[in-house]
Amino acid sequence: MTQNYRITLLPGDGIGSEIIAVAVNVLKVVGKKYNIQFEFTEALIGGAAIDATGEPLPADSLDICRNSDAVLLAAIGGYKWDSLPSHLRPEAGLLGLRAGLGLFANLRPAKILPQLIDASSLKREVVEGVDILVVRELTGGIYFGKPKGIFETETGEKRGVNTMAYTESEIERIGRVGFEAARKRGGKLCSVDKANVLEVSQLWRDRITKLAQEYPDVELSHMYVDNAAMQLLRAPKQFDTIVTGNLFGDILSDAAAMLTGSIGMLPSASLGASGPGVFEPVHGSAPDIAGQDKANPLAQVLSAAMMLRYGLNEPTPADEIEQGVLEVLQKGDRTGDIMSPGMNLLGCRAMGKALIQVLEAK
Ligand SMILES: NC(=O)c1ccc[n+]([C@@H]2O[C@H](COP(=O)([O-])OP(=O)(O)OC[C@H]3O[C@@H](n4cnc5c(N)ncnc54)[C@H](O)[C@@H]3O)[C@@H](O)[C@H]2O)c1
Ligand SMILES: CC(C)[C@H](C(=O)O)[C@@H](O)C(=O)O
Ligand SMILES: [Mg+2]
Repeated sequence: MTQNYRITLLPGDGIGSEIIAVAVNVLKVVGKKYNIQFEFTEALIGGAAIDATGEPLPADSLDICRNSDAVLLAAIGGYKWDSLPSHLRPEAGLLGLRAGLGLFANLRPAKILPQLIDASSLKREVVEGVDILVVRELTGGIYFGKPKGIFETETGEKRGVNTMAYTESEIERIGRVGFEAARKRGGKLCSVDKANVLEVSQLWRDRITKLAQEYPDVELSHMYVDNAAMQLLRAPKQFDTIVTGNLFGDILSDAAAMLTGSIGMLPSASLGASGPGVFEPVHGSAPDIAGQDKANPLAQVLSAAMMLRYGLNEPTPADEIEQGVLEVLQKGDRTGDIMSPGMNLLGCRAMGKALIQVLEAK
């Protein structure tokens, strides 16, 4: 019997259309093999949506996403829209999508692939075996807290304001995602906060500590975010699963990317309590290399694998895609961001073709 899935594609801006084209081809190839039919619908978000409609997330796009089984997003943003006020920028479209679909949990795995150890910024002995999952809260914290805005003070000076706020229930629901993930992985959860300074972090730490009573099999530790950034680079293997707030998770996941060689390799899954998830690379629209066929499409391809695994409950084709990525790297194929001496330098399209060849041969 053929399985049918409705997938919304959000190419967005910059390298978005280049990398999403590769992921779509990969999905079609594994779909054929496993009797899965994907019905793809493209919608606008980010700068592309601003140019076409004046809004970073047209209501139409959100509706199309809501009515699909999963959403595959590339990236949004670019220099062209940088001077717009924050609520009209491409990034506001992305935040609107996350909030609109209730995607409070963002899973960002950072795993070193043996083939890419030489592409890492750190020494072999430091990164070999690194396998970290950052569980980032995605619909709260300083990204969404109120008041927010640029206000005028009594003296006529401007004052920019954002508010970092979490309720106990928001902390508890992301905490549970962290504990459950740690339980299935290496059994260790590190909660990252800034409880030495911030009240919101004191509440965070308190709530996570209480929740730990329900997970006696998970070893919980706490770390301040500044130390966590340093420890990630000094001794990353001490980490298994990290749970943290929106802003800290954003920053730590980019840092974790460099352990694994390149941000062009890291996928993510954004999930809510129900409804479609959004699957997107950790990286952005890379305007500096857009339109040059230089982007690494593998973070997008691995996001499509996460979509199969977490969004559609299709772990077998997800495994096959991940295995295909390992094999193509094993053959020595590299885009510029993960290039090392003696390897074959490929553009985005050629990397896609090489991967398809590997998958078709399976
Ligand atoms: N999820 C998203 O849509 C998302 C995430 C991060 C940043 N952004 C947006 O993207 C724009 C650019 O932001 P930035 O430059 O800070 O971050 P970025 O991640 O787009 O780029 C940072 C650096 O990494 C490189 N890079 C990123 N992805 C790559 C890939 N797949 N292959 C090869 N190299 C890659 C870029 O060329 C650049 O040098 C901004 O507008 C930002 O807001 C969007
Ligand atoms: C573009 C921006 C809004 C976004 C974030 O900060 O969440 C990005 O950096 C990410 O990591 O997905
Ligand atoms: Mg980020």
